[in-house]
Amino acid sequence: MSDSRTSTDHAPYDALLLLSFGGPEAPEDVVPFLENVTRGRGIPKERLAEVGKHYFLFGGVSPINEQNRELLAALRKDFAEHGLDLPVYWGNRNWAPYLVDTLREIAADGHRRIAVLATSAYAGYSGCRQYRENLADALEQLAEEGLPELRVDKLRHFYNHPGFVRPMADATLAALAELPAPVRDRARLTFTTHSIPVAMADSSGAPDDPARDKPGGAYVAQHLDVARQIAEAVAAATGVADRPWELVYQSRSGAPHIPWLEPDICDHLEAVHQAGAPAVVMVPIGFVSDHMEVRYDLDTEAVAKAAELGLPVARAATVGADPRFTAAVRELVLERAATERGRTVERRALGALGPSHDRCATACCPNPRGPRPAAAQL
Ligand SMILES: CC1=C(CCC(=O)O)c2cc3nc(cc4[nH]c(cc5[nH]c(cc1n2)c(C)c5CCC(=O)O)c(CCC(=O)O)c4C)C(CCC(=O)O)=C3C
Ligand SMILES: [Fe+2]
Repeated sequence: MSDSRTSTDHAPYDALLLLSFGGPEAPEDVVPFLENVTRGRGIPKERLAEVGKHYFLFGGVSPINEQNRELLAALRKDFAEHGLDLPVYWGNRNWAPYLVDTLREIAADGHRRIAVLATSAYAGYSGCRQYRENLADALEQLAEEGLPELRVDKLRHFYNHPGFVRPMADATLAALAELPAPVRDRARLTFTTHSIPVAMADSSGAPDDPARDKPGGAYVAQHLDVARQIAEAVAAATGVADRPWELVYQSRSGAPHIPWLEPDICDHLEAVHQAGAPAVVMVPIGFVSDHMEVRYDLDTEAVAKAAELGLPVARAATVGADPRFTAAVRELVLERAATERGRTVERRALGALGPSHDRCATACCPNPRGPRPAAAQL
């Protein structure tokens, strides 16, 4: 068995692509960005105007691109420090640098086989297949331009990798320490992630995934698995064994008559306050960095709700460019490279669900609007 924590053999890969969502970087970017995100998705105009307002509150600048630049720099540094000579590129789904332009650059630089890290940790159409559809579209565009063919492999979901879970557990403890001492031991842990339509959640994951038969599918099962591990790590570190915790949702969009995952974080804060909770730590396990959902929906909206209730809250940091996370990305690249070379390699994963598959099945996380070409699948 080869060890992807010490190996530097990245064959057959020539490059790593960091694939992300993208965000506006100036007020005049906001509307075109939102048009890119919502093309053909039936999001009500009122919701778009509302989300536009969130961006304008922050000067029309989403924090996500700067965070990806930091992650990119941290990955390059980590790779260089560990003798991994693999170029790292960055491209987005919804804003510059656009995926198709980055792939064109990768091809021009002579690379042909690309490992892809999507900045989305969990299964689901929005976090997985949609990125693979974007890859297929971009590859088709390159083919139309007569450029050499690229092969892309998306790395497995990293939600349960120790390099993702452990920094979040530490961040939860740090947030707990920010609360006033008298309420700390009775503070609840509220894990939060992006709400998605219930139908999208129920069909998330591989067709043979046992979680797919349960309400919420792999999307909810994976979040619950991470939440449970963090709650256990916090219990072990604080000696408080019976601290209540739950998974809640935020950033709902879509038409009101379509069911999305609930409860919403603000409703939840109200409910636990009424039930006598003295304080809450909000842990945004669904998000890799402090992008707009975290800065607005949590740090602005949920914090305002808590203040209105008089409920002390603290928010745990996201993983961002934590060195344990960049090391995890290196490990996942080398793990996959070894697997592609036919080697047996350790696939580290914490929790009860085990490491995710390398290649998605055709029926994995279906597109709610019907089948479309997607790259990097069986
Ligand atoms: C699961 C999930 C993630 C986490 C996984 C991942 O990270 O990919 C995520 C991330 C993000 N979502 C983001 C922004 C938006 N998402 C929207 C809309 C939607 N998201 C959805 C799901 C998710 N989204 C869904 C089911 C919709 C409905 C429309 C559709 O079916 O696609 C809309 C439209 C307006 C609105 O409805 O809010 C915007 C502006 C940003 C950028 C933030 C920034 O600028 O810092 C990021 C990282
Ligand atoms: Fe989103």
